[in-house]
Amino acid sequence: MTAAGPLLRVDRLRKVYPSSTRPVVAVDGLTLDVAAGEFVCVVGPSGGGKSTLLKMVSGLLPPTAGQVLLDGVAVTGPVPGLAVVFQEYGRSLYPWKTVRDNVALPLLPRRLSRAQRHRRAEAALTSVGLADAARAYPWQLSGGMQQRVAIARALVGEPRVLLMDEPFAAVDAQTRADLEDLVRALWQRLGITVLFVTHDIDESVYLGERVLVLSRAPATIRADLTVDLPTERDQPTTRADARFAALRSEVFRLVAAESVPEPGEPR
Ligand SMILES: Nc1ncnc2c1ncn2[C@@H]1O[C@H](COP(=O)(O)OP(=O)(O)OP(=O)(O)O)[C@@H](O)[C@H]1O
Repeated sequence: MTAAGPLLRVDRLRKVYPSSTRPVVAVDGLTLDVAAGEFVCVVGPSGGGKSTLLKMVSGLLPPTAGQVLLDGVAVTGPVPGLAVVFQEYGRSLYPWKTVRDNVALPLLPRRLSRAQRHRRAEAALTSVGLADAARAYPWQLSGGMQQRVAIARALVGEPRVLLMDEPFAAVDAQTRADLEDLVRALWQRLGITVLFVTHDIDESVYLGERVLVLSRAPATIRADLTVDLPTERDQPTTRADARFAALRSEVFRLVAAESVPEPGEPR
């Protein structure tokens, strides 16, 4: 991180989707800072602009106005410092490539030998608990394991920031709990910065050190809460903590307030 500013700065970001009828303003003047090493969750009402925000932060979607700065440098397209994990893990992995080759893909543009790429991919797979699956094909793995592969692929290039867009929305409850604990463990072990979008309020409080609540569309920051729970968390203990319950109620109230349309407004 530069001494002058945060690792990630989102500066008055705005996105307008053109439309033949009425343009959709999905994000409007959204500003936020994320310091190096933070774990920040973003929650908000459905259709509120969470995915749009994350796509712009990743450099995949050009904003209509405003900018994203990584370590003070404008992000104008995908960069190695920002890695993304999406919900659709099935579609994001190539079925004809082995797990190891899928994970090694982001390394292809780098000046590395095949053996070096394989070594790094295997190390990334080990970090997500999949050392034994390197030679398998994605379709041979369960949904949860495929999402671990997607996480390994995001980590293989040693990004500064890991961006996650509802990454566990499509897996069963137990797998989801395991993946949540994996991401917390990776965050602690690697000292990486995480920006995690979810529609699940409990998940945002369980995972985050900070929870940002978005307004209804067009998205702006409605609230910025510090999650003052112990760093060491585990599913049964943390979720039974009175402070966890208080925080989830607070986030729930904030999101619910944003989900109710104004009188006369279409639902
Ligand atoms: N490619 C697009 N073209 C036009 N409108 C879009 C496009 N993508 C998103 N939108 C609109 O922008 C608004 C915000 O959508 P977005 O997917 O970012 O919200 P979200 O909070 O991620 O939603 P959800 O919780 O349902 O995943 C919505 O009104 C949506 O219909």
